[in-house]
Amino acid sequence: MPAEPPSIPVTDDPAAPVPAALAVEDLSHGFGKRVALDRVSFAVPPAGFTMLLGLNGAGKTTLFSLITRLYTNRTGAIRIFGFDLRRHPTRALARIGVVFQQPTLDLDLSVRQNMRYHGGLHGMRPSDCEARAMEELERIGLADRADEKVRTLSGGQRRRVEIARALLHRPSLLLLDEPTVGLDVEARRHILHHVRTLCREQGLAVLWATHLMDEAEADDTIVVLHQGRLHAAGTIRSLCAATGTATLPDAFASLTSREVR
Ligand SMILES: Nc1ncnc2c1ncn2[C@@H]1O[C@H](COP(=O)(O)OP(=O)(O)OP(=O)(O)O)[C@@H](O)[C@H]1O
Repeated sequence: MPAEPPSIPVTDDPAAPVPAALAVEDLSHGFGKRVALDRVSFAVPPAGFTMLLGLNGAGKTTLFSLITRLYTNRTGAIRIFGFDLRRHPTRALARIGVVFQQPTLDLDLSVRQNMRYHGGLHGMRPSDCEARAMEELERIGLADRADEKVRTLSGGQRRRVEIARALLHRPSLLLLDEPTVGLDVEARRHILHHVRTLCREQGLAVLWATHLMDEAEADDTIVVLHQGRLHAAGTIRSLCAATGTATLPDAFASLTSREVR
């Protein structure tokens, strides 16, 4: 029998003047008899970097599908900056930008066309969309590729376009599902650095799902999801203190009763 993980409080602060960017409360989801999420609760602070840490099959993508309304939650609640996703879906969804695990760009359209299409879905005027697209492409170092077909870009560049596109409508919460998987070290570093800079300089709230623990930093809120259950949430320091360990991989191993790899 694996040991019960130590009880660590979730990070939603009811006294906070600004609602959490994302509050997930008692959320469950299954596929037939398979339970993918089991009564999960946690909160993402209104600004800053939150890492959703979990191995394959933890339930990260299922959670993202519920937050983005690809699936409808039948139990529990999801609130985005205080807006209940079931009661106020339009207002809630307008505040989030999403980079899904699987690439969703049209390879045969140019970068600019992909951005324009996405802006249209958000109801943006073409002139606003154009200006915002160039602003975000500039920021992420791809303005000079705006008129090239996505097919001609590297994997890392395509990911950067997806991040620029997710920010077009100025969301306050950015969700990224395993955004660096399959990329080389340099591309990973570039994307992580860019998103962390956005957090710091634009006050963006980020939920970054990954199994790569070396992407975590000291001030991050780490949410540990394992086999559909929330095992802990807090900074690396608090997770280490609660488990009597010295590193995040050791804390994760202790919390999930797994060997460190
Ligand atoms: N459409 C589906 N039908 C049936 N089972 C599913 C479906 N999607 C996910 N699952 C199951 O739900 C559980 C959680 O999967 P999920 O994809 O959410 O995990 P994950 O943390 O995103 O993993 P990965 O990092 O491998 O993508 C797994 O057991 C998975 O097999």
